[in-house]
Formats: sequence, structure tokens, C-alpha cells
Amino acid sequence: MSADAAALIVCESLVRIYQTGPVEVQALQGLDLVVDKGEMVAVVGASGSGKSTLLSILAGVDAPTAGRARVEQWDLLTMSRADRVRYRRHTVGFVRQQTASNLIPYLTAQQMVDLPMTAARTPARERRQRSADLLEALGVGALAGRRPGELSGGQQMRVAIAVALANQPHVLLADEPTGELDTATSAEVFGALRDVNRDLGVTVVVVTHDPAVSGQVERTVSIRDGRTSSEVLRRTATADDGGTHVIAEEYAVMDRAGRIQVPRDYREALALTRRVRLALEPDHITIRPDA
Ligand SMILES: Nc1ncnc2c1ncn2[C@@H]1O[C@H](COP(=O)(O)OP(=O)(O)OP(=O)(O)O)[C@@H](O)[C@H]1O
Repeated sequence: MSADAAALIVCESLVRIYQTGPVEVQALQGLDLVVDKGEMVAVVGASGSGKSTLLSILAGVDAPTAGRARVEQWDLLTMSRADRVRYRRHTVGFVRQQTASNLIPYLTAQQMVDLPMTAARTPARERRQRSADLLEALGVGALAGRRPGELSGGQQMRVAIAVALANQPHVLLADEPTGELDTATSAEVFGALRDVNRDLGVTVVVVTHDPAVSGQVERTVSIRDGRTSSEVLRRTATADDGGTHVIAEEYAVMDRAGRIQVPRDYREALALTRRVRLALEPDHITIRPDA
């Protein structure tokens, strides 16, 4: 793991199998993911590809079946029950898929942000200050006395993000935070996540279906059939005339054993099936049909 020593999140050949009666579902089938400290990464993929499973594992809510998963110093496969509680309380903040499941209907926004800090035995004065600061930072400072039913969907999501950040976690995990919102509100909530990443230095992993959202982060990881299949990296380039534009480049992800997934449209275009010919050239590798 030496090359990944600086990484905050490292998943290697991660497997999660759900067993319901005689039926086995392989939700993750050897997923690889490395996220560096301070990064903001979008995770995309078709419904059922394993995105929520990955996030639940990183959140310490679900445990992997096999492989490796490390967040900071925590090994998510072997950690004790007591460590798991500490991990969930202090290392990661988790915003769940349904907005409502993050909030408690009879508590005000301020009381909800206060709750995780109370569990962590934070002194009252610090709790008051921090919940006010967090709600303010997320643009809902004026709504601190309102209950979830008195907030719009976008405001509820901002409060949920503030709750997730209450104990100053280093990692924020958000599962489809904009899934139930209209386009404009979704852009606002996503902007709030980017502010959290930039201003508070929190590493953010966000699952999304929304291509407009994933187009706004520097790195998008695609999951297909429970594996990481490709990554898109975006960077801003400056042209000769001084204007800037964003360049997006797609990369296939190679695991430690050297396996990569050839995209379906490439396979179909050249009728690549079970066997292919590989040839090593001075600076690249070619893949040809076996004909
Ligand atoms: N608790 C569970 N028990 C059994 N199977 C499960 C469980 N949770 C998820 N699965 C299955 O694992 C696979 C991956 O599910 P997951 O929810 O991680 O996908 P997803 O990419 O997040 O999908 P969506 O975008 O629809 O939320 C699916 O086939 C799903 O049916």
C-alpha cells in the first residue's frame, strides 16, 4: 500500500455480497478507489451498480465481505465495534439518500446539529457556537429555529449537511444529495458541498445520477457492475489568448493485478470477444481482435 500512503481513502478489490435466503447479490465485485485528502470526487453509475453500497461501507454503516478498505488509519474490515462507533462519530459525516432520513421531524435545525455534538460530549458553549457557524456557512443560519416540515427540500438538505459536519469529520459522504431537488436547487446544494470542500478542507465523496453535477467536479469515478470502470479528470487550461476552458479526459482504471475494463462500445466496434491480442509498443499497448 506504499504508493497510497498519502491517500485518505483506499479501497482495493472491495467485495460486498448480500445474502437474502438462497439468493446471493454481489453488490461490489472487486472495486478499487483511492481518494486523496482534500479531494472532491463524484461517483456515478447506473442504478444497482453499487454506489450506495460503497458509501455505506465508507460510512461504517455496512461492512465489506472481502478486500481492503481504509479511511485514515481505520481498517473498515477489521475494526472493533467500539472503533466503528468512534469512526462514525468523528471521522466521517454521512448524508443519506432520502433527505427525510437525515432529519428528525420534531427537532429544530439547531437542535439537530447539536445532537451529534452532545453524543460526543462537546461542551454546551462550543456546541452553540459551532451549530450557529455551520448553519450560517450552509446558508441556513436564519432558519435555525425551524423544524424540517417548515423547510424546503434544498434547505433540508443544507441542514442535513450541517448535521453531518457537526463533529468536524475529515470526510463527508453524500448519497444522491440532489436526487429529490429541481435543477436550480440542486445546483445550489452542490455549490454548498463545494464550499464545504474548499473552505473547510473536508474531503467529499458524492454519489450522483446527475451529469450536470458530476461535470462540476475535477474527478468523476464511474462504477459499473460493482467495479470502478473509468475516471474522468477535468482541469482548467489557459489558451494563448488568456481565455480558460475545461479539459475533460477519460481514463480506464487498472487494478493491482493489471486488469482494466474495455468499454462496451470499444468492444463492439472491433468485435472484441473472449480473446484479444496485446502488443507492447515503445510508449503504448495495442489491443487487437483475435482474427
Ligand atoms: N441490503 C441489501 N440486501 C440485498 N441486496 C442489496 C441490499 N442493498 C443493495 N442490494 C443490491 O446490491 C446491488 C447494488 O445496490 P446499490 O444500492 O449499492 O446500488 P446503487 O448504484 O446505489 O443504486 P441506486 O442508484 O438505484 O441507488 C443491487 O443489485 C441491490 O439490489
